[in-house]
Amino acid sequence: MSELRGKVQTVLGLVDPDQLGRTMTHEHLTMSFECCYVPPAAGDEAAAEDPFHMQHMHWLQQNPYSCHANLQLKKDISAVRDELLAYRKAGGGTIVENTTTGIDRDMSSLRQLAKDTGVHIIAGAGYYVDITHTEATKKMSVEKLTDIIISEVIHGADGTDIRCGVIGEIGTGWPITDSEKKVLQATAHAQAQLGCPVIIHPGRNRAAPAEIVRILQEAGGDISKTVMSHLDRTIFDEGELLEFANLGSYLEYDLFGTEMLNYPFNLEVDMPSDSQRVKILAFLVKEGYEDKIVVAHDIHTRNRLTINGGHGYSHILKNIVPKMLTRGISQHQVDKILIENPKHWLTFK
Ligand SMILES: CC(=O)NCCS(=O)(=O)O
Repeated sequence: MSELRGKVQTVLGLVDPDQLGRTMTHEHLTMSFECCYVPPAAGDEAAAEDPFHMQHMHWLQQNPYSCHANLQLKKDISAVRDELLAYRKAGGGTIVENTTTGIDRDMSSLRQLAKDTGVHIIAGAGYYVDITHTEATKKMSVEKLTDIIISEVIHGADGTDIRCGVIGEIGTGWPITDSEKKVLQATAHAQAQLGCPVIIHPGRNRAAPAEIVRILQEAGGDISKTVMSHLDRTIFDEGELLEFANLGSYLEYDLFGTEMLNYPFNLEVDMPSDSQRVKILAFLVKEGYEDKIVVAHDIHTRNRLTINGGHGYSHILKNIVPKMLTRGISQHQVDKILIENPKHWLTFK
């Protein structure tokens, strides 16, 4: 698409890639995560009913998905606006907003937030995981899904004229369902036509990222312009990580700020701490992947906003970057991770 080539598409229109600055490649500003509610353990009902109090803060941090109110990030839009102003003050320039169909994407609010704060916001096209696909979506052909995704980028999404600048996060579980596979194939077809960036939410299994790359590649996708999200909770073995890295996608560590003992979506997973995440990044840099790393917080619940006692969208800039610099990652490499890599990924080919 010649009009898009060499540009980045934000909710306010096309911008030059050099304007983006420091970029979080995987956040949410307004969404609902009700699809992934996990009932609280017996005895925890009181905390779940009345979560935003000091005495329940630790419970909420450990059980963010067991409280209906906490899953409604869209209720805190005014706090998110304040957080974006703070993000700019902390040196942030751009946020990729990964909310897709199925988890309450709100294009008009994204445009308003961008206008109010000056932060570049890039919206996501496509579909979240199978449990959020409607019966109508499940019945669609790959061609129909491709047309819809392309239209969200070229004309605008959800009945607005506000255009998406990335496809994703495209949701997949494990095993990948038929409907998710069709969406992945449509994503690849749309990417082949548009030359656009793609971002994927893999299932919680170490085999998932490579299987997704295989499906995208077979359907003509461009893996060098694709981000694999959530590697923090997906691949743990260093050898397996290097094997995956070798396939050529961007490697995203995007759960910075999330530290929990029991990860309810897969109890076999030990969610890493932020220190462990920094250690993995240093390992990938040492192995030569500094041009492939991107980072974010993936804020998708209310407890992670500063107004509710959380770390907010500036945590990486304020706390993680200084730690990276003490763990063998140079300022030049930090700039690649925060500025150069997102810029190259987000620029239409
Ligand atoms: C919104 C979203 O998909 N978040 C991912 C949470 S997970 O626990 O890493 O799967």
